Amino acid sequence: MFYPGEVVDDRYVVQELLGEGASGEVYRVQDGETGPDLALKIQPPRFCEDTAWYQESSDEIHNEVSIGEQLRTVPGLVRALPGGYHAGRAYYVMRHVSGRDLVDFTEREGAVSSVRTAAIVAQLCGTVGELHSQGWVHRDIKLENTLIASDGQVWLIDLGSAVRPGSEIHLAATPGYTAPEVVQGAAASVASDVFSLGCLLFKLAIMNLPYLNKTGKRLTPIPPFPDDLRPALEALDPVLRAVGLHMIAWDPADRPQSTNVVAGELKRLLPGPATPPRPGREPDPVLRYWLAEYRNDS
Ligand SMILES: Nc1ncnc2c1ncn2[C@@H]1O[C@H](COP(=O)(O)OP(=O)(O)OP(=O)(O)O)[C@@H](O)[C@H]1O
Repeated sequence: MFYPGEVVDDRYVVQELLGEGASGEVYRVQDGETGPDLALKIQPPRFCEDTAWYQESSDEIHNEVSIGEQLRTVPGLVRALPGGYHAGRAYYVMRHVSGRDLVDFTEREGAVSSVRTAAIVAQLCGTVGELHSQGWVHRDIKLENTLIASDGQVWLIDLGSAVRPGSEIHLAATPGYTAPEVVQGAAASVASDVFSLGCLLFKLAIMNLPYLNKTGKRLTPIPPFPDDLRPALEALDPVLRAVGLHMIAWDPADRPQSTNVVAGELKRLLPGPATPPRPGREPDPVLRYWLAEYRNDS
């Protein structure tokens, strides 16, 4: 672990640890003495790992840079930029999102209102939809991989699991967010990303995943949400509830065919250009950001 003030690869001055995950440590760094803040992701230090595992983890870092290079034009996507090695550990740098991830967001604020949830998921739909139209699936959409900047923009991170739809790679996947067909061995697809996004929607709005991590290896469908979560589900705005349930349909053929369809439904819940501002009430940053974008779109 690096301490503030340490310099990575003779260039990046460490400011703070932002997070740690399975594939590495993420720091806020400054590029040189006066450069901008960036986030730097570096593979874990080597202890007794075998050489093959360590090489794989380094390859993952390089793979993310290569995918990031191909996805330069996707709005709302934090992509890896070329880095290098520090003491034998591979690293890359990326835009630093000044804000918080959705885990932190929900831990501090609790369940998110239906309108705010719709604004967050609608922004994600734009990013994920563009990723899909450029021929990729993300495969690891979850609260931990979503950041909200202080200006209300929502950013998707971590392209480490991204693949071309239909690729025969069946690993990765976070329990509870992974579509049942993928757990059972099918290739990831647009529909499996839509499923994960639906799980994220419910995790935001009722603080629980619909199938509570129980999709693994089940061949027959199970109903979402145990009885004790029904009241929370019923309390949601009906539009949000209906879209969410559509997204997490067990059979991929029953889900919305694209994130555009999802965004179109969610817009019904969101303020539009004609919505009068509520006197004396400053909209929260996510809604404000949404409104600014929506106005630009129309
Ligand atoms: N660009 C960034 N700006 C600000 N914070 C970031 C950024 N990238 C990552 N973080 C923070 O670091 C945490 C870990 O990042 P990331 O998900 O990339 O690690 P990981 O090792 O791939 O995790 P896992 O593989 O376990 O999902 C994130 O949840 C987030 O809080």
